[in-house]
Amino acid sequence: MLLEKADQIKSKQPHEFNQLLVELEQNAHTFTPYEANFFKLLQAYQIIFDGEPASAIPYTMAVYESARNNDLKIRALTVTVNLYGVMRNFIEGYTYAQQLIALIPEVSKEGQINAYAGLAIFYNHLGEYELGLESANWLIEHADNPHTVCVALQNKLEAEFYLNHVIDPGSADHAIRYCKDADEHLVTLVNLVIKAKLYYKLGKVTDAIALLESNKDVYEKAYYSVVQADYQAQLSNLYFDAGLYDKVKQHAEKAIALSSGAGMFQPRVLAFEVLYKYFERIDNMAQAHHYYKQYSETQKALLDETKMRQLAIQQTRFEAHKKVNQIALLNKENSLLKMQAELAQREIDNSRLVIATLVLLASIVMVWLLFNHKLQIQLKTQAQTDELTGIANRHYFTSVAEKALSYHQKTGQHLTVVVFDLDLFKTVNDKHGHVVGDWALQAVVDVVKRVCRNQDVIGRLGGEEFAILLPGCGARKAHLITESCRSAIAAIDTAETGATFKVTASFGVADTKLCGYKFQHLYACADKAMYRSKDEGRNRVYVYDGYPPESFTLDEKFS
Ligand SMILES: Nc1nc2c(ncn2[C@@H]2O[C@H](COP(=O)(O)OP(=O)(O)OP(=O)(O)O)[C@@H](O)[C@H]2O)c(=O)[nH]1
Repeated sequence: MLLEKADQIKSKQPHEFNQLLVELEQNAHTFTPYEANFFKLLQAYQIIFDGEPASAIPYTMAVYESARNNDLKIRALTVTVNLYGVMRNFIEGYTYAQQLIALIPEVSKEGQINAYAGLAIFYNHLGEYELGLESANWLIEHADNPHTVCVALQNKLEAEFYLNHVIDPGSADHAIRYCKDADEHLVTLVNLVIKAKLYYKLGKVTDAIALLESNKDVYEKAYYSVVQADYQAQLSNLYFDAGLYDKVKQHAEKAIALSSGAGMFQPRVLAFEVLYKYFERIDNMAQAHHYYKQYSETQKALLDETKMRQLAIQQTRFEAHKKVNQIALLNKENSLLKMQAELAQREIDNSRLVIATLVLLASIVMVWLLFNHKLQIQLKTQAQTDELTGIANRHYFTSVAEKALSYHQKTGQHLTVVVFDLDLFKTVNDKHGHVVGDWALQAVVDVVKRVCRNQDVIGRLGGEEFAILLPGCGARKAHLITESCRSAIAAIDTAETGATFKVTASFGVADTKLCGYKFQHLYACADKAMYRSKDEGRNRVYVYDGYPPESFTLDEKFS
């Protein structure tokens, strides 16, 4: 196929290549999209060989953007990167180099080899010789097609030359021979120029001149102005150093003519420098001044370009550094997130602990409150009840009685108070002891409780004296209840104490109808009636029936 053939011979047989392109152009209307892109890429090469790298870029970019075939795409991108390198537009070149690197995993081995060849060339143009050397070594290991191996060897030599890894001009021989054998004239010329520079470094100017002059055929076939300009500039400089001034001017002028394209400052600077020194030497000061001016302007442009290159290198390193930093930052963020998650978990744990503690505290408080409540009730009960018999003590009985009296007064109901006192109780104590006496007190309360109604309140007023509050109860009904109490007490069987004795009590009953709703008065009436019972022979009930109490002597007791 013509396209492939043109591709193969493009750098080795420039004339045939140009002819093939003319032929291809005539058939362009029959091309498939792939073939059209392939053809466009070959046109780009043709433009490059004509020394117009900038004009080739729209072609390579069009192929890169429209080609569906990744191998073709990466070739177009590789050429684009190298074009920017040649034009010293390193920042653009760097941007596309990144895209190129990203595309490498998606292309065939052939495509990868193309990409690494492009990168080796670009890195060397950029001045990143370590990276250039790395790419070249990768290529030497993986590539087997002579063109690529030749490119790899040349870039390895160039990188090593600028890295000062080689000083011996013989180091270039392998690359020169290999590329010559592969008919790669252009690349061979680059290697030859490097070898000449190595001779020059060693002061072997004659050897350098001999080398370049003896390879004029290679120069002629190279057909690439960038390299040819370098060849001519080197030669003019060598002739000047060798004192062969008649040769200087022609080579320098050739170099200047060949390096008129964008960005080819290096051979121009050298050529102008040689020319101004040459005219100075032959005392043509006007020409010397003219070329010195050119030299300094080109030198300044070269410096600017170097600055740009440095900037691109810095950017390259900065981007790489940024990536590393971004990864580090991500890692940091990750560990920060991890820490935050751990902290959040700890906070949850702490919250749980706090909640658990609070629940525990609340439980303790609840238990304490309950306990306290029970205690309060217990204390209250203790304060209200008589320890021996469990009934209301005098104080509590009085307060309950007062409240009941107030209520009954409001509702117009009657209420009766019964007071009773055990008869001759001292004798029981004296005869049977206090324990038996206590038993008797409890037994009395038990039987009275059994007789009384639920709503009645029994209280121990002190010693062996008791009282009963009978709400809603008039004197008559109260009398009946009291009588039942009396007979129940009198019926107490004391056998279980081991002693036999009689327990009786004397009762006094008084109701509100006759004595009013003031407790002191009511109590005094009942007390009078009780004393009457005592006076009349004990073990009996007297209802207060109107005899006025002489005095409420117990007032103070209940106030
Ligand atoms: N066992 C016992 N005896 C008590 C208690 N409180 C008072 N007494 C006794 O009750 C007795 C009351 O005696 P007195 O006031 O002389 O009256 P009495 O012997 O019952 O005679 P009259 O009231 O006149 O029938 C005293 O011996 C007190 O010690 C008590 O809680 N337990």
